[in-house]
Amino acid sequence: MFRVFNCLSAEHDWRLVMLAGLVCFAASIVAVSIFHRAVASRGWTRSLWIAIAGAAIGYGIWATHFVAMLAYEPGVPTGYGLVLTALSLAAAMILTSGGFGVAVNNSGRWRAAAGGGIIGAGIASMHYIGMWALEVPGRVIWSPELVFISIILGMVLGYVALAVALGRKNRWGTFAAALLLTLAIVSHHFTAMGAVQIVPDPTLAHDTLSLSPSFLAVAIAGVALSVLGMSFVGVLADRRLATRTSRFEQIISELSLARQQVEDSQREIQEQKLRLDTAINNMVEALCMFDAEKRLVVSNERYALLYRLPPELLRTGTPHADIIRHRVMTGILKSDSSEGAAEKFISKLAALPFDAVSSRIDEFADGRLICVTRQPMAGGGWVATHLDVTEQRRSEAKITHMAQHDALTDLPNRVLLRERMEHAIAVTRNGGVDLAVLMLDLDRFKEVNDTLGHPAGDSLLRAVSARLRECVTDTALIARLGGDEFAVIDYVTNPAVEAAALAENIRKALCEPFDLGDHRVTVGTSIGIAIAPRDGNDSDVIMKSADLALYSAKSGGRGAFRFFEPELDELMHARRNLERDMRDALSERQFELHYQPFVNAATGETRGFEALLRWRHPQRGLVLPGEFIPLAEETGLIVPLGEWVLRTACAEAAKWPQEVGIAINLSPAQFRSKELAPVIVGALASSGIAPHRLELEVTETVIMHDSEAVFAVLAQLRELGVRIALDDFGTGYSSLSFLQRFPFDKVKIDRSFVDELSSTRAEARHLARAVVRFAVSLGKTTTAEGVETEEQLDILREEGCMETQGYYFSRPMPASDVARMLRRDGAAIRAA
Ligand SMILES: Nc1nc2c(ncn2[C@@H]2O[C@H](COP(=O)(O)O[C@H]3[C@@H](O)[C@H](n4cnc5c(=O)[nH]c(N)nc54)O[C@@H]3COP(=O)(O)O)[C@@H](O)[C@H]2O)c(=O)[nH]1
Repeated sequence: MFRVFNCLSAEHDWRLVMLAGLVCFAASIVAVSIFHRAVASRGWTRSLWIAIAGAAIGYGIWATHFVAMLAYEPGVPTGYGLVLTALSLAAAMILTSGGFGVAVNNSGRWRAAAGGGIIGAGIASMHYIGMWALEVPGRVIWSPELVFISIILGMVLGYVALAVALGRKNRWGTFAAALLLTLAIVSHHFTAMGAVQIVPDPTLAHDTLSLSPSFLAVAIAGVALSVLGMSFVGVLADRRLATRTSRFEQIISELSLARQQVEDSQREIQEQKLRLDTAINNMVEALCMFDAEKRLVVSNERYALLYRLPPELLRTGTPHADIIRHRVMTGILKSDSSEGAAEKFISKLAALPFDAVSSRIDEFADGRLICVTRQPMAGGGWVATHLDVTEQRRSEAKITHMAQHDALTDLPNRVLLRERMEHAIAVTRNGGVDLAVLMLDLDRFKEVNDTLGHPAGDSLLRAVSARLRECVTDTALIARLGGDEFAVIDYVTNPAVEAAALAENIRKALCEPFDLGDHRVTVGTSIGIAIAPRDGNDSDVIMKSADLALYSAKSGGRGAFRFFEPELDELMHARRNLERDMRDALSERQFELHYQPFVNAATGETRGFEALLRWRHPQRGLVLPGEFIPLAEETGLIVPLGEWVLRTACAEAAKWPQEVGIAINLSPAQFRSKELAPVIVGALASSGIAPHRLELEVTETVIMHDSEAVFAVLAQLRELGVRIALDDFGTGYSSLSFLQRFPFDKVKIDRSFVDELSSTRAEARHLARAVVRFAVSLGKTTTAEGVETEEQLDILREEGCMETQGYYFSRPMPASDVARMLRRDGAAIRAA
């Protein structure tokens, strides 16, 4: 560094050094400004600016070098070779252009370093080729270290200058970059000059073609400054032009942007319109929009199709009235298609409120139902949708019908009955008319269903519905409440007469046989009648009253009708209490069995005992079966109760002598239970009594319910050895046919005939005797029930009756009394 300093201070003229620096700075300012232009330009303009920037700085370096060389006073005369001097200028221009080009065209982070390196190389090339051109009478000695440092200085500072020029393109950036570039050139030059030592040698004189340094320096400086000045002016002009151009370009670009935006929004509007058209044309509803002047604004294809509108009526601005006229007069609507009708319709629509949503149903001539909904629009006018609701309405009507009617008979169901009844009861409140409510259920419907199957049951219910329809007037309503329950309601002015007549008509109609395909069945009906408002003035109360009357009719023997009476309510109450108590009675062991003996008519020997159920009620005392057995049968409690009777009676009989039998009554409900046979077998097995000691008493009623099934069970039990007795013989009309169909072991002549044997009426006496005689003639064991007198016993013996039973011998007694009696009579029994 000392060498460099020494060279500068001792071997250079400071004034010329300053001039060199000035030239260099001017060149740097011009070059950096042009470089910035190059950065802002594109294409060939950029290349041109790069070349000019390179030329400016190349020329600046070259001029600086030679002005600085003028300041150099090596102590010997100097000159420059023409060719090498020119070559140094070319090298400087080309390499610096290259450096600028690399920095501008590259986008990598190393572009400033690469560009700066090349510029440094350009500075060094110019300097050392220029020094090569130096002609002195002496030898030039170089210091390699300083040469190296000079090159590095040029490159590093060149890089920094370029980095600043790229990073800051404003005035201060230009200034700083130019200063750094100047520093790169100047520091390189003077360091490189420090590396030179000229040892005078007069033998090394040069020819006269060399350029004189003073001429060269002045010429260079002058030309350099003027060229650089012109370049600088050019740059400034260009910058201003560029500013204007860029503003113009900006305006153009804003305009084209605006144009683009307009085009985009037009395209968007087009697409929106297309989407809207697609949407409204694909709506399920027909749609139309009218303005405040009632002129068509928009409509969709479905609207045109629905009303078969020609294209001229679909134009925007078509009056609403014209479209309505077309709709009416083409006969699309189910109405008069005259002009007058059209005008009437137009006036009707005009009267619709325009400030609220309105909806109506238009009926088309082809039966379609169109729901038209009008929605007012802000600013007047309306949007209307027209929706085909035919299917929807049909489905709704169907659903409503199904909800209110019975599917099998298509008669109104309980829901509709209740609705109509409420209305009818409201009518009766005005006076002058009453409402008769008839509740009926079919007798023996269950038998038909069970024996012939459900399809037959369904046919029967349909046939019953048809007959009921024939029995009533137009004002009546028939409903099916479920199962075999029906109701009929009708207005009456004289309930006692009209309601009774209606009930009688129905009763008679339903007593007639029904033909169900291959089968002919006879059912019958029981009817309960209540009158509104007398027996209740709301539907629930009146139905309950009719129901109680029906219950009373059924308890009274079926096949009849009964009017509601207030006492029925109390009866029902008592019945409900009885039912509740009976459910507890079995678990609380309140039931007990009494036994009534049946004896050999000839010898008086006890052949066995009939088990008769008793209920020892905690409050009511001993209750007889006639009071609770029908209810137990109705509620199904007879099944567990009957099972208890079977087990208890068999267990009791097991304590008696082997010869003594046990007779047990069976109910129809027990036969409906599949458990009857297993229960009997179980009772026999657990008690250990022989099957032939057990006698099962069945009545006609038991068999009639389902004769085939009952006979099948009885046959099964008879095969086990159990004896089967036909109870209450003579009371039913079908006993004879049953006797033919099943080999009963015993026939029990009903008490009523025995009673008549001692009657004062000869006819009754004869009939009773005839029945007894007939029973005996069947060749089976005959037992006469209800023998109360010796006279009766004598007649029965006379007629050949084998067994007798009745108060004459003994009343039914508790098991403990049976044991005592058997002990007392044991000898007699054994002896017989
Ligand atoms: N399914 C079942 N039914 C049963 C059972 N226990 C009884 N019953 C049925 O109840 C009916 C009434 O029975 P009850 O009140 O016990 O009357 C019986 C006798 O007390 C009565 N009887 C007997 N002798 C006379 C008499 O000389 N005079 C007179 N007035 N009554 C008399 O008859 C009834 C027995 O009749 P029957 O059954 O026809 O032999 C009764 O009909 C039973 O069916 C049971 O456990 N299960």
